Parts: sequence; C-alpha cells; structure tokens
Amino acid sequence: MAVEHRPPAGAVSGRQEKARPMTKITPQQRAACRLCVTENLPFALWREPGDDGFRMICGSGAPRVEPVFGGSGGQPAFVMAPFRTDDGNRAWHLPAEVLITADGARFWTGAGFSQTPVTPAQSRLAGGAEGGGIQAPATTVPVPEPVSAPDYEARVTRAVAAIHAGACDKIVLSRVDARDLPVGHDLCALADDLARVHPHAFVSLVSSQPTGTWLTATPEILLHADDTGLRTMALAGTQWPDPDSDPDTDPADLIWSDKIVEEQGFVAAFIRDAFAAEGIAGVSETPPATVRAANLYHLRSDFRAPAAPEPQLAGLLRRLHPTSAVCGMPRAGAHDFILAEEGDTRSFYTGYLGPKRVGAGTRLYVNLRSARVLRDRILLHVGGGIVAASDPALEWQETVEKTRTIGQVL
Ligand SMILES: C=C(O[C@@H]1C=C(C(=O)O)C=C[C@H]1O)C(=O)O
Repeated sequence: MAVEHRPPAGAVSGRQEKARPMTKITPQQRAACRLCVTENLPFALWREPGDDGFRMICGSGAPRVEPVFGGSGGQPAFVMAPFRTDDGNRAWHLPAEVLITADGARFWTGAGFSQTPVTPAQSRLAGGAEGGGIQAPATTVPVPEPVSAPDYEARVTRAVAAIHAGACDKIVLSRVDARDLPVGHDLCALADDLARVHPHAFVSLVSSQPTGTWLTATPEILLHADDTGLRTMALAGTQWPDPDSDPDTDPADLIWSDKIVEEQGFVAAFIRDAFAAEGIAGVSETPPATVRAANLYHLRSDFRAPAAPEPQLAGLLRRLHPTSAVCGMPRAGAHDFILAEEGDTRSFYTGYLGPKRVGAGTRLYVNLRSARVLRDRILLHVGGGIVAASDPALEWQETVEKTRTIGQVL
C-alpha cells in the first residue's frame, strides 16, 4: 500500500523555506475574502476535486434558510446544512451576489451574471480590502469542548453495548480536537495548502454569521445533480498505512475485514433504498473499491442515476441527509444516541455544503475532514462508524488519523 507519512517537524520548515508554489487563490479573491471577514459578510471559497483554481461567491445580504431543491428564486448560492435538521432539503443559502474566478468578477443582476457591477456593494466586494493575514471573524456561538481518549473510548464502549442490545446496527460517533492557530495566520494560505496537498478532495473555506467559519477537505459526495444526471457514493471503512508497510503496495491489494465490508454494505443499502423510495429508476452502482483520501483508505461504491425533477431531488436529499456513513443505521435510533452522547455539538460537521447553480447544477458534499475556525483556535471534528465488533482503542486511533487531513497544513 502507498504510504504517506506525516512530515517530521524539520521537513515542514523545509517546505516553508522553498518558494511556495503559485497560489491558486487569486489576489482578487484574497482581497474580497479580507473585506468579508473584516465586515463579517458571507463568503465561500472552494476548489472542486481535480480542478486547478478556486471559485468564490460573496454578498452583502444575510444568508437565509431555504429549500435546496424545489424552492423559489434562481439565484446561485453556496449552501450549507447542519447535521441536525428537521428537513434535510433546507440549508443556509449564502447568496452569490458576486462570483469571483480566475477570470475575474461577475455580478448577479437578478437574471444572470454581468461583467459590470449593478450595485455599489458589488463594486466594493470586487475591489476587496488590502492588508495582511486573514483570520476568522469573532463569534459568540458556543463551541464544543475537546474530548479526551478515555472519554471517547467510553463512548465507543457504550455504543457497542447499545448495538449488542439491538438498538442499532451502526452508530457514527465523533469528537472535537482543538488546536491553537499562530498569531497572524492566514486562512487563505491554509485553504491553498489544503487544496495543494489534497488534489482529489473538495476543499472549501466558508464563513457567515449563522454558520461560523469552516475549513473542509472532504472526499465524500452527498449528491450531485445536473442536466446530465445524479451522482452519490457510499463511503465507509477506514484504514491507514502501517508505517512499516511497503510503500509500493497497490491499494487494490488492501484487505478489508468482514466488519468493514458489512459496514460499507449498510451505507450502500441505505442509498439504494433512498433512490427506490423516491421512485428514481435506472440507478447504476459500482462494486465497492478501495480509494485513497489523504493519508486514509476507504471502501467506496459509486451511484449514478438519470436526471430527476426538483421535487424528486428534494425528496432524495431528505432521505440521504444524514447518511448512514455519518449518522448510523437505523437512522432515527443512531441520531438519538449521538445527541445523547455528544450533545448538539456537531453543528455543520457531517452536514453538507456546496455550490448551487454556480456553473453546472448543484454539487453537495458531506462536511467531513472539516474544522470550525475561531479567531485563534481551530476545532477539528473527526468521527467514525461503530459496529458490534468495534474496538474502542482502534476507533480512537481512527479519529487521530482523520485529524491529519487538515492537521497536515496547520
Ligand atoms: C465520520 C467520518 O468519516 C466517515 C466515516 C467513515 C468510517 O466510519 O470509516 C469513513 C468515511 C466517512 O464516511 C469523519 O471523517 O469524521
């Protein structure tokens, strides 16, 4: 299996001394980002898997909770939904008043994007602000406490007991790991670094008053929908390279235990059922295969389906979020167990996020390998699926390995 080690401390400073590769966030995006954090205006900056550059949307209007599919109004937006929600099709919409790409800024007119600003606020946003490092705006929202290894392992033990007692087949637990951010740090540099080291992830930096500021490098599609069709995936099971393993081993040779094959199977069955219950036919599904995400390996099967009308998409999204990859199975029991153990601490972690009608269709990702950014601290949210055979110490280690996706650039 291919081995990716965390660089030793010396290697990190060596990397910083080398000329930084050309930044992918453009000077105009960076300036707009600085203006938005200074004035606490909503913005989202993201890089799609495999793309070269970032896109950015920002605006001066407050985000609103609206249906993702089947709502009124066609304004492009970046959407973000929390883990806990009564209606999985409703999300915060950060409106795209200004869209900034590598080609410059474009401005929402109410009917489309124009090359010239139509409001004074749009001109200001496109001009941005000058200055140094970009830090998250201050927040008054309560933030969760970090969880120690003994506490997390005790949670896992209780989840295993609940599964043995027949309450659920799978429960996804999570915890928070808090790190200090250096004085004068720069969030755009962090997002750039994340995009560079994780070319196959969806990388984003999003900030608004109701959502707080989040940094994400997720490997997981929740739902992509455009004129050509629908896409989702069942991603579960986690392995990380043994430091002594042969770096040339092919990931396809990785062996998955029955426990993990079963766990991934639960997620795939959940997705299959969601399509069927929504009456969406013509769904194709690949057999599970090993995929790499940063320093981790997962088992993944991909689903594709023909394009569907908005009401059907709304129904599908309600059924998919939160999936059994991030909540558990059956969903209601796992959800109750999570709230009882973790409290309501996940916020937007294991929710979803992504662009809606910016370019082709709507592209929603699961908000995983993500962190809430405060002014001087970053809270990494990490979790894993617990089944009857789970070992508490290994589950703790899995969450430690998952902190490296973002931890690698801190
Ligand atoms: C919950 C997380 O990841 C999810 C859980 C996985 C697992 O249980 O093995 C694997 C991928 C994700 O679907 C996370 O990264 O925090």
